[in-house]
Amino acid sequence: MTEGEALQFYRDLPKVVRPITELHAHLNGSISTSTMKKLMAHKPHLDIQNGMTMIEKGQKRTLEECFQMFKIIHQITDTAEDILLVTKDVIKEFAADGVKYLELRSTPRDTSMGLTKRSYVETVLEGIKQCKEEDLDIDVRYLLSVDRRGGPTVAKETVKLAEEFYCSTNELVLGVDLSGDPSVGHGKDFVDSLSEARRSGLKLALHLSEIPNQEEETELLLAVPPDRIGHGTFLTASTNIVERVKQQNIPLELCITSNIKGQTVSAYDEHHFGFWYNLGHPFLLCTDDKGVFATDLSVEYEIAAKTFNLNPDCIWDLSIKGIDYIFASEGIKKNLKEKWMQLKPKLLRRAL
Ligand SMILES: CC(C)=CCNc1ncnc2c1ncn2[C@@H]1O[C@H](COP(=O)(O)O)[C@@H](O)[C@H]1O
Ligand SMILES: [Zn+2]
Repeated sequence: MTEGEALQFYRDLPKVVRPITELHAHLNGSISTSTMKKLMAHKPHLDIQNGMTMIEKGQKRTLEECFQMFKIIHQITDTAEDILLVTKDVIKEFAADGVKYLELRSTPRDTSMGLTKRSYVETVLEGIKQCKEEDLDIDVRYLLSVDRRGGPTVAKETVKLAEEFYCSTNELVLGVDLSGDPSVGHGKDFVDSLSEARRSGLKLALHLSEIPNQEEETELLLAVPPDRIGHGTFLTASTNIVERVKQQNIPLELCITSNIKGQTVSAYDEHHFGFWYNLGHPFLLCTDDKGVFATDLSVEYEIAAKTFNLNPDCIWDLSIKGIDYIFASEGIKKNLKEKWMQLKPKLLRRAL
């Protein structure tokens, strides 16, 4: 293959070997430019431009600047109509990218426009329900996010809501996510609430070691323990922690573009994807915030394929293994695997 042909091959790869599961997507970080335009049409007084809610190709920001963007986005999505629109659009966009199973996460919020944490959750669930009624070929679940900024009291409240909806929604609400600015607060404040969530049967997806020097916090949270780890960018700084993650066999959610644009990883080939891939440890590729970071899940697969020289079979394996790490039941996993296996000959033939 010439270099030009190889480039074309990788460029075509995600279109033929498509991702199937997206398990790390923050709702308000996943808003596309076109949805943002619809929202802004109703809020001209906010005077917010594109660059304030999205990081274009080739650009980077500090972590602090990124978290500032979420504050701006939250001003734009403060009514039930906004949250309904955003939920439906984000689901449709993931479906168009080939995703068949999506775990969306979002922080229940009280707003000055009348949303309460409870009605926020109900609105996200309504968006999921409406998409189902439209017969989109995608199964969507909801994880309630605990924002570190809210501290232990809000965390407790969020876990209570999650428990309630876990019981009443027939597995639409499946778990709890710990996220928010990693430099704010300490993980110890959330251990009680997260342990309580786990006792109730909720699954846990925790952002861990997203920034350096959080070994103490990471050890505490690994003891809860999480069912999946978000990012884990600096886990590799401690051999003890790596051993523990390996021993506990906890899958990692890796978000390459997010880490590059947020500058916690300096180059694609330095991404910790390489470390965990070589170990054969379970992980899957995710977008984190496809709106803010201007990416798609198929783009993330393409970046991984190019950077780490993965052939279509490797990409296929990565994609199908992701099904093992979903929070829904074994029956759902089995159905997804069957669906994916049926597509395999067709997709791989087109890739080669
Ligand atoms: C800044 C940066 C590089 C972000 C990538 N990594 C992240 N780390 C931790 N929390 C996050 C990240 N991306 C989004 N979030 C959380 O998701 C929220 C937005 O989605 P939502 O309102 O929960 O629907 C943010 O306010 C934040 O609490
Ligand atoms: Zn995240």
